[in-house]
Amino acid sequence: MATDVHGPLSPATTQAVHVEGLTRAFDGRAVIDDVHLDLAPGEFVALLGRSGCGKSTLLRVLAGLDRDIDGTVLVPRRRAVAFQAPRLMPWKRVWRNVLLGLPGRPERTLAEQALEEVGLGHRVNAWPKTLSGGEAQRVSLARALVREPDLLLLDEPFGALDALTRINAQRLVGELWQRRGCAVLLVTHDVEEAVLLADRVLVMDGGRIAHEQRVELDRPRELTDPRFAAIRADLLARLGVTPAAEAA
Ligand SMILES: Nc1ncnc2c1ncn2[C@@H]1O[C@H](COP(=O)(O)OP(=O)(O)OP(=O)(O)O)[C@@H](O)[C@H]1O
Repeated sequence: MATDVHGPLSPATTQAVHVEGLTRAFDGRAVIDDVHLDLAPGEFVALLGRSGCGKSTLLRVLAGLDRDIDGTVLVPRRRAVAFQAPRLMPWKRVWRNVLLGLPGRPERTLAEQALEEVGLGHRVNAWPKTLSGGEAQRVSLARALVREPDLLLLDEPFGALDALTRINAQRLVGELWQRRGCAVLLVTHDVEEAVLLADRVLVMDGGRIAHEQRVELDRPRELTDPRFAAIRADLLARLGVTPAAEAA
């Protein structure tokens, strides 16, 4: 499935993402430092780490937005990104925003279907300024889905949402992922979100993947499950968050 976006051609791979010896430096400082990473098709991986550890840089490289790298990066041609800010064009109606950047002259029905899928079938003709924060973020998701990605890259997509809207958006992403079966890489600061959604949680530190945790709990996952709490506590400890600091 994976095709080469940069670096030398490699043999065909069955992975959705294959990264080997990836290094990205800014001003002589390696922000991503010899990272190796594979995602299986349909796998949901969450990427945690302190601010500045290189998460967004890694995501941008996988998206093909940053190609100034050393190493090999293989990703599917069909990939889509959603960022923390929905990045909608205010002068285009919602459905046109969903189709933005697609090649050719895509049918409006494509946008309608994607908007339906994220629960916004009734806002197809709306202007972006009339959307709530949660709705705008769902439009951004629809814009990703309309590309029928094999790999969905999400950079803190719920970071700016209030708690309740965030829970709904998390649930939606979980459902979309199960329905679509695409691989997902989710960058997040939220340990609970990572454990709730992912098959595997990676902790980045200093540009490297410092820890990997498989989450083998049935879905939907319960925050009250002691196994959930144990994984969460372990990840928080690895991030250097003590219970007292968390409560503060
Ligand atoms: N274009 C750039 N030029 C110079 N330095 C950069 C550039 N982009 C990122 N960096 C630096 O690379 C490091 C990693 O940044 P990155 O945005 O990947 O971190 P992050 O883990 O996503 O952080 P956060 O959680 O705060 O979003 C930071 O020190 C940042 O200042």
